[in-house]
Amino acid sequence: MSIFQGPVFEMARTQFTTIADYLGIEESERDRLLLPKRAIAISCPIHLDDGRTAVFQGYRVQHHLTLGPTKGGTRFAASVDMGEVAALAIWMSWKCALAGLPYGGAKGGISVDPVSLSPRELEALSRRYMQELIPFVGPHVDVMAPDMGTNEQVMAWFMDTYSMYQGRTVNEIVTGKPVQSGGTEGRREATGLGVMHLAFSAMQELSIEPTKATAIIQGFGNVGSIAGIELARRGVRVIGVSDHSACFFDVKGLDVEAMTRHVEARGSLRGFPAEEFEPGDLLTQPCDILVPAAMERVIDAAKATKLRCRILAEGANGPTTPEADKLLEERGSDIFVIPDILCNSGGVIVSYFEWVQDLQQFFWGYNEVVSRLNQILDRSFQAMVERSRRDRISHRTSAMSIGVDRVRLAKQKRGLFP
Ligand SMILES: NC(=O)C1=CN([C@@H]2O[C@H](COP(=O)(O)OP(=O)(O)OC[C@H]3O[C@@H](n4cnc5c(N)ncnc54)[C@H](OP(=O)(O)O)[C@@H]3O)[C@@H](O)[C@H]2O)C=CC1
Ligand SMILES: O=C(O)CCC(=O)C(=O)O
Repeated sequence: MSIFQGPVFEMARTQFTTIADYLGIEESERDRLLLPKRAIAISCPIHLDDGRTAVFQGYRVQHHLTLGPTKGGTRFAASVDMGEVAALAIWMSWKCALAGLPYGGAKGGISVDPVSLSPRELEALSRRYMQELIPFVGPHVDVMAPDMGTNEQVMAWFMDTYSMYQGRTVNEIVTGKPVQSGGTEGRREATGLGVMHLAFSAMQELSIEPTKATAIIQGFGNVGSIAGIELARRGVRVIGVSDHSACFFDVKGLDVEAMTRHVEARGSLRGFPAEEFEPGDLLTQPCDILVPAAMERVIDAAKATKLRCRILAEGANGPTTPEADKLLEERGSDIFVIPDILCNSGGVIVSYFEWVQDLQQFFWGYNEVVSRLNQILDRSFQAMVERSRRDRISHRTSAMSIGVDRVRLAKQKRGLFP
């Protein structure tokens, strides 16, 4: 029985089969491209504040090592298991290859609700996770970054734990660190900035005037809140926002800056002074730009038929199921999909810049980071749109096939398929 199981892994497998069929990849090559190279499971014991010992399950999956080190975030969430992390690592591979980064994909995480831990417990767990993984990571082996439930502080603890073990500061072991600890300008904002930039590219394609456009955002963490702020700063009216605790919808527009301050002070949107809305109906309200920025599989077949957006900007990884994808394709070109591996790639692109800066100990300014980020996003966007038009395929098939093709060619050139 495979160790990679569950609905998220099956999603990654189904998507890969679609791409492999389109690219005409032989059956004998498929497992080699799809199945992760390494999958590590660890137990992380920590002392809780009440004196008990608790053990948390952790994972790290490194998908392929063909192009360089593996790269990808670390997720702290109750849902985390080997199958979820493996799917996310596979998507990281196609994402990095689409952006032209010299990485394979990786992802890791701990099965824990981080909100249930005290700050001391969270630090202890973060440090223990990195400590257990020291034999399997390294600046030229596997480089972690933030994902759901982790942030700059957790990355600083990872870096410090690894550095103490090495007896010197090793900034380049993780990205997404605070700027004060070897992080880069712009990484905290990068994913949301990229979502905004690509939504603007899509609006240009569809001749939508941004100052007349509306947006709905599901998830108000790192990706969702910054995408919302950056869209609003450029004149887009953000009319819907939700997190786990609350959901708001107002056609006149919501004050996302005030919402961000509320979340910084209170930890979530709960208690924000606005009228609450039914969360189950948020994604299907009419809008120009819909940004799922929370979790996987929120747009299923039932939701897909009811979406009333013009642009689906996938900030989250894997928000749309393959069944929903089919239905979106059947709807023709009425929804412009910016697939996750392109839409949220701003994060890993600026992580790559951070890694390069750390290796060289030569740091760039914010404007340089954003301008280089936009160049890569524009190049990937154009490549996706052109292939999609040329071969009459969906944007997801186009973007993923560019990524899969690059990994496959690199493997072939190295002689892995004699
Ligand atoms: N951080 C990054 O750089 C990148 C992140 N991503 C992807 O973006 C997504 C979000 O990540 P990130 O912003 O970092 O994570 P965060 O942990 O910062 O934020 C997650 C947000 O999603 C909300 N959320 C969780 N469950 C639900 C739900 N059922 N309905 C509505 N909101 C919900 C959380 O609410 P609450 O706080 O109330 O639980 C929180 O607001 C993930 O899919 C991640 O893999 C992709 C690329 C890079
Ligand atoms: O910044 C990175 O290295 C990875 C970010 C990430 O986990 C993702 O793109 O899903």
